[in-house]
Amino acid sequence: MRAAILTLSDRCSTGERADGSGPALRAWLEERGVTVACTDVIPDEGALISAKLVEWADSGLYDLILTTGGTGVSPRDVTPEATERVVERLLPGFGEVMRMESLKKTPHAIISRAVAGIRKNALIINLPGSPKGATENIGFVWAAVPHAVAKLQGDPEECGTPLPR
Ligand SMILES: Nc1nc2c(c(=O)[nH]1)N[C@H]1C(S)=C(S)[C@@H](COP(=O)(O)OP(=O)(O)OC[C@H]3O[C@@H](n4cnc5c(N)ncnc54)[C@H](O)[C@@H]3O)O[C@H]1N2
Ligand SMILES: O=P(O)(O)OP(=O)(O)O
Repeated sequence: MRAAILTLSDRCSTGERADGSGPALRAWLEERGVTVACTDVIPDEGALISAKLVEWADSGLYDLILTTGGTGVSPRDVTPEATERVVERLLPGFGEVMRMESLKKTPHAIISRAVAGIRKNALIINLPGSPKGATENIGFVWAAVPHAVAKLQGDPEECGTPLPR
């Protein structure tokens, strides 16, 4: 699996704050054997975010695109809207599970509006901005990611487990 990581943060994009979340996600993925082929840090600007997601998804180079940051309710948090504009199909289960599991960690989890979806052959998943929030959330949905990536790339295998006789 080849992944790309997009950090959305005004402060990190200007260098005012070091990006902790992109590198934390890279380490998390690499520990699981995923190649992180590309990373970028851009400000919380909807048009820039959508354009980058389109560029990466349409390149065919990445199976998985993770975003971190901008999922909450601050005035400049626009990652979910920018993602919804460019995905062809939404995967609501990812956001549902991330919020449900994250609530066990912090009541603030309900604030994240993260979405996930598919564009071309890429699975795009929004994650919260903090390194802790980002890595916790990818952990909550990871069990489904390799199967989702295989299916969206046309894996013809039947995935129903036969019932025991
Ligand atoms: N499982 C968890 N889920 C959530 C957590 C959590 O800790 N565990 N945090 C919750 C909180 S709090 C919020 S608010 C929401 C939404 O988060 P956002 O996506 O809007 O995050 P931001 O406002 O962009 O960032 C929050 C905070 O994190 C620090 N930060 C942000 N970006 C970076 C970065 N690239 N490197 C280092 N630190 C970063 C900074 O202090 C920001 O103020 O999510 C909940 N879900
Ligand atoms: O990283 P920013 O500057 O976009 O702000 P924050 O993550 O604190 O919302």
